[in-house]
Amino acid sequence: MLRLLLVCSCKRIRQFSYTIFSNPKFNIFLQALEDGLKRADADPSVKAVMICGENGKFSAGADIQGFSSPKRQGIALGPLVSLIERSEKPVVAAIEGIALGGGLEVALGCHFRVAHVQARMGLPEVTIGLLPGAEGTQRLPRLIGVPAALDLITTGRHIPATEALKLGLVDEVVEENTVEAGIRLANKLIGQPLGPRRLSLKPIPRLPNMEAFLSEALVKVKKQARGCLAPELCFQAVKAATEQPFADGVRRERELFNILLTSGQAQALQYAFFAERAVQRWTTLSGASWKSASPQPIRRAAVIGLGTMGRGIVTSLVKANIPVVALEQDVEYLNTGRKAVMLLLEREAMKMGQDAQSLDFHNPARLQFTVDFDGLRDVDLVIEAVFENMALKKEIFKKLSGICKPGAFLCTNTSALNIDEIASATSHPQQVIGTHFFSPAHVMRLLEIIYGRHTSPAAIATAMQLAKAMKKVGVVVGNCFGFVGNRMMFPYVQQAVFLLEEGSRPENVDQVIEDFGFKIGPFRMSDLAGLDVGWRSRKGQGLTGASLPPGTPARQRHGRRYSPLPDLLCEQGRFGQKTGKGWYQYEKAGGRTARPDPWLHSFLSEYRDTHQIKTRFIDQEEILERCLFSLINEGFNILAEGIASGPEHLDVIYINGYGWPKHKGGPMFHASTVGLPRILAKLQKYSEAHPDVPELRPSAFLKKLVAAGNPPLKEWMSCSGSQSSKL
Ligand SMILES: CCC/C=C/C(=O)SCCNC(=O)CCNC(=O)[C@H](O)C(C)(C)COP(=O)([O-])OP(=O)([O-])OC[C@H]1O[C@@H](n2cnc3c(N)ncnc32)[C@H](O)[C@@H]1OP(=O)([O-])[O-]
Repeated sequence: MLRLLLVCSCKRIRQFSYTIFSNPKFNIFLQALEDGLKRADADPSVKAVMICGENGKFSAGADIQGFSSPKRQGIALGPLVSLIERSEKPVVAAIEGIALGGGLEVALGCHFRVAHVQARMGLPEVTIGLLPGAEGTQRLPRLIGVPAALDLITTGRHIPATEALKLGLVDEVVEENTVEAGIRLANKLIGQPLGPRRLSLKPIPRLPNMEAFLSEALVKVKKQARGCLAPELCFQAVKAATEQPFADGVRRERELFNILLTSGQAQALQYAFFAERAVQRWTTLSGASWKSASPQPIRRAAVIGLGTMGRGIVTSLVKANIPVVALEQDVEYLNTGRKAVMLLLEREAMKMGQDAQSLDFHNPARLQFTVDFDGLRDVDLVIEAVFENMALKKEIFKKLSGICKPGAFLCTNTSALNIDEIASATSHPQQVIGTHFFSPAHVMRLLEIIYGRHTSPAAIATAMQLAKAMKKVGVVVGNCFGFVGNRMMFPYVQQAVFLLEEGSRPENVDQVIEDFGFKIGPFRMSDLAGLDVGWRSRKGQGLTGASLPPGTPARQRHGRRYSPLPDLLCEQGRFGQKTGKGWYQYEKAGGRTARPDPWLHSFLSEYRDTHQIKTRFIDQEEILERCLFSLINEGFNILAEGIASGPEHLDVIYINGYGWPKHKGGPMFHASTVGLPRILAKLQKYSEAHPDVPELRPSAFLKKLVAAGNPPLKEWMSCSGSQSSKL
């Protein structure tokens, strides 16, 4: 909510309320702001104007929902910002809380900016697929210089007031009442010349070698954008500011803004913005929901197991200011784990700079290491993060059930195991919940939260609150093998391997997937994670290894197609990066640079010959469709079963945990843009060609949606007979 205060001889004389935040009044409030400014200019008793927010918040910018509305029309913000700047009377912005996007652009039109010390500012339009289209790309570089402006505009990061002051984005930072400080400042400015304060008239601060700087910056922006248009177009708009007069730069900004607005990527990113918020409103199949469940406070937590996952989880808890007890099975493991955790925390502290003091991780009251389960008696929550081994997990949960207080929540970090079976080892199954962290756990934002048959709503609400405290995005899902993320991943990886059997190479498949926008293709990913992980799981399932019944056909299991290729690589000791060889070769064991491996190419040829597989050229379209559509198909099965309560859950999981390009909105959003009839037709075609691959058989729910006329994504769940979407 923006307010305009008209300052007359040291007094606040009139007050109007405006907003550029609340939907659907964007244009109405802008009109009021424009009228107010014109009146202020015309009224000789008004000596200065101050723009501030209401309820301690300046503005979060334009209503994002409005950008995808076909009826978007009315007053443009840019000319209004110019009107503010042209005012003959000093206009001061008093920034409290947040000034983001269009909100900050309004402040840039003002002649002076004063901010509260706790305020945060930024131009986050790039994160929703746009650029600061209210002349912000032209004013900001004139104010703070090209490098700093490019950084803020192409990353969209929010900065604290203290940093804004250093950059020259604000003129003053105050700890007291910002509005009062703004009025004081406005009074001081009455009668002073305003020309030097009009940013549109200022020249761009020159750099010794602007051209070289810009070409280097462009390379960096492109590399980070990985196919997302907005950062590059943000760059182009700022570049225009360095080359053209203000008015021409504004015209260029508008052109680029319109390209982004209609690019499709902006819709995907804006969908992702709301999807992330929608998943906070969780529901379960039995009808429990965020509305009625209360999270319990976590005053102290414990982590069991200090392997890679446990170390990251301890680090996340410490960063969330939750005192932690970390437990290992013996002193040797404990010492190794302690060293690794301390190293992680020290690195985090370095990144945090001055704020690192708050971590206080050398204090035993904040972080304690033990091998004694008795140390877990008074914790409010335990996260078990030992190996993926059901017997071991059950043994630990049985122990916890006897030691922990009855109200303690017992979480298991698993990527696939049955939560109900783990819960059956305790006398409090309602306290047991799955928390699937992603590696590295202190970096990855996703937390899959899995409820079992007996999990209480309070346990779900507490896990969601914990995710928020750790600055993660929690997504509540039901209990099934692989939950949501890995269950959808399975057919995708399976198709990738089948494509190798039929004629592709790992580097061809990875390239197609990476060109689509994934951070990393399936084979590079598998080399990174370690091929032995899946091998162990397949051996456990009796799909390979000693327990495989004699006479089992090499390329078939339970009547379905199976590829033994990954097993054969593991038998050769090729576990991926850790052994220096996997689907690729690396410079050494532990090396990171994947190079295509001629050994693997001839191994694949021999394999095809042995199994008399006719090799063919597989084009990019087929690679992409078979990998992605099989993953999407599983998503429809998951929705039909009610394992997730809406497509946005699947999308948030894929964007935050599996490297799905955010500018493509997630797999289910992508399906909606491709069109469900096309996805169905393609799956039918591939399924006919591969009848022994059930994962390619179109989901009944997908067929139902196509028969219902391909409804928009937000209406899908009303066709499922299951729960409804939150969007
Ligand atoms: C010509 C160009 C002119 C200008 C362009 C722009 O300004 S582009 C815009 C540039 N601005 C941005 O990109 C800022 C985007 N916003 C943010 O970064 C954060 O929301 C926050 C930092 C403002 C508050 O974080 P927080 O963790 O305290 O709270 P929270 O995140 O949970 O949000 C609470 C509720 O508010 C909702 N909502 C929030 N903002 C908007 C919005 N602009 N619109 C609509 N809705 C918005 C949000 O959906 C949620 O609704 P729900 O689920 O309760 O129904």
